[in-house]
Amino acid sequence: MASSTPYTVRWGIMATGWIAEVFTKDLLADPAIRNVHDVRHEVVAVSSSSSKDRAAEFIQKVKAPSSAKAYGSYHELVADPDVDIIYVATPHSHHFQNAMLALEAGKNVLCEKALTVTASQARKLVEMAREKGVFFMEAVWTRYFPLSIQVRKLIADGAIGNVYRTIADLSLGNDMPDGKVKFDDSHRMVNPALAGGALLDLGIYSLTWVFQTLYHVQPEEEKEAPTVVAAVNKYHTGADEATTVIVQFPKHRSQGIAMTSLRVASDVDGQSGAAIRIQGSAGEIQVMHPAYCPLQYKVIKKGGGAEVVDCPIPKDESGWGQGMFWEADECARCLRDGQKESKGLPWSESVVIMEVMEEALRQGGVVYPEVITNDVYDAQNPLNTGKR
Ligand SMILES: NC(=O)C1=CN([C@@H]2O[C@H](COP(=O)(O)OP(=O)(O)OC[C@H]3O[C@@H](n4cnc5c(N)ncnc54)[C@H](OP(=O)(O)O)[C@@H]3O)[C@@H](O)[C@H]2O)C=CC1
Ligand SMILES: O=C1OC[C@@H](O)[C@H](O)[C@H]1O
Repeated sequence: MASSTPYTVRWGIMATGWIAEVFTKDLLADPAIRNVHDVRHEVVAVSSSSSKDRAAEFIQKVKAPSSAKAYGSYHELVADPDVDIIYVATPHSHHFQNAMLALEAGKNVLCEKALTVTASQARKLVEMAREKGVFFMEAVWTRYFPLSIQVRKLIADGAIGNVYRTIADLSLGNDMPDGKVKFDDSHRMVNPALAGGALLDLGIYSLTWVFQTLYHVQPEEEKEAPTVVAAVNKYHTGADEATTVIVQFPKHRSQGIAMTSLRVASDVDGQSGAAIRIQGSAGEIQVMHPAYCPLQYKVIKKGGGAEVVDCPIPKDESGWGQGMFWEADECARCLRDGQKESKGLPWSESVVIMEVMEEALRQGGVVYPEVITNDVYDAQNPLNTGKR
């Protein structure tokens, strides 16, 4: 008989920026608001590479329990025996070194997207997770939205027949009249030193939809790595500002078109319709913008008939709730059940998506600095020590 006591996971938060705050507040939201009763989350430690004070301020700001420990280094966090799993919330440039630091210490890890800068780095993280026997997952929160799960099931159940093509766009319209985009050149969105660029930051969600619908749904033995053709416009910093990737899965005769741009918008007026079109032999599923946290989809049957389905994000009494809690629940269930990888985003799929992005950026001539592309782990690397 299932236990009525929820399984508790004790989280350690690595870094104190924007997404660390959003994710941690979601961790602290009552699971009952989303009708979850089998798992729960505690925030037991926060670390900042900037200072211990910054970590302490973060704990206060997110209203974590005052018992949560504040650390002024990532090293201290990974050494804390009270931490079950570490959420890595640094820029993508840092993910390889930071996730490796935690894995090497024997910690379970949820690492923000994009998982790494190169495919080789991703493979090495997977190898380390396997060697250490710990749980490891890329934090593509979209995959754990009830909407995504429903869409994957509709496809698997044949609701739109054979899926032959998916077109997905995530573009946030950051163009400025002076020819730049709205981010400073030093911002992680466009700064090559932080692995900036549209593809690794936003295009990964367009690819997520392509992969969820054309790859993930295939039986294991039929999954195939796609061929890749990319068009890339570079920003003056050297990062990509607009990238379109065409992937082809030859055995399945299916094609995916993943688009992203820092200049134009997927949904310029809030009424632009579908950002994602999943096209099958018997109909089409359309998913509305934004691709990272869509709230509505539409199933259109060939020959007539359409159903619109709303999937709102539950909020607590203060109005908080961003939908990141679902990926946290997935981590908790995997830990409880002894699973080292999530079925929603297996290691092999994160790696193949990294391979696609790496190839697209190679074709576009985007080159990131060696310090963030090398795949040699070093606990004392400045990306781990914060000595910038
Ligand atoms: N899932 C989602 O919806 C989202 C995911 N993300 C992903 O999360 C990651 C972080 O993004 P975001 O929170 O917006 O970034 P921020 O710049 O807001 O925060 C990053 C944090 O990383 C730490 N850090 C360590 N070294 C550096 C460095 N050299 N430069 C900047 N920060 C550094 C800092 O924390 P400290 O000083 O405390 O160590 C900093 O606050 C990215 O990989 C991004 O793709 C971002 C937004 C949304
Ligand atoms: O992951 C993300 O999703 C939301 C976007 O606003 C953000 O830039 C990106 O990092």
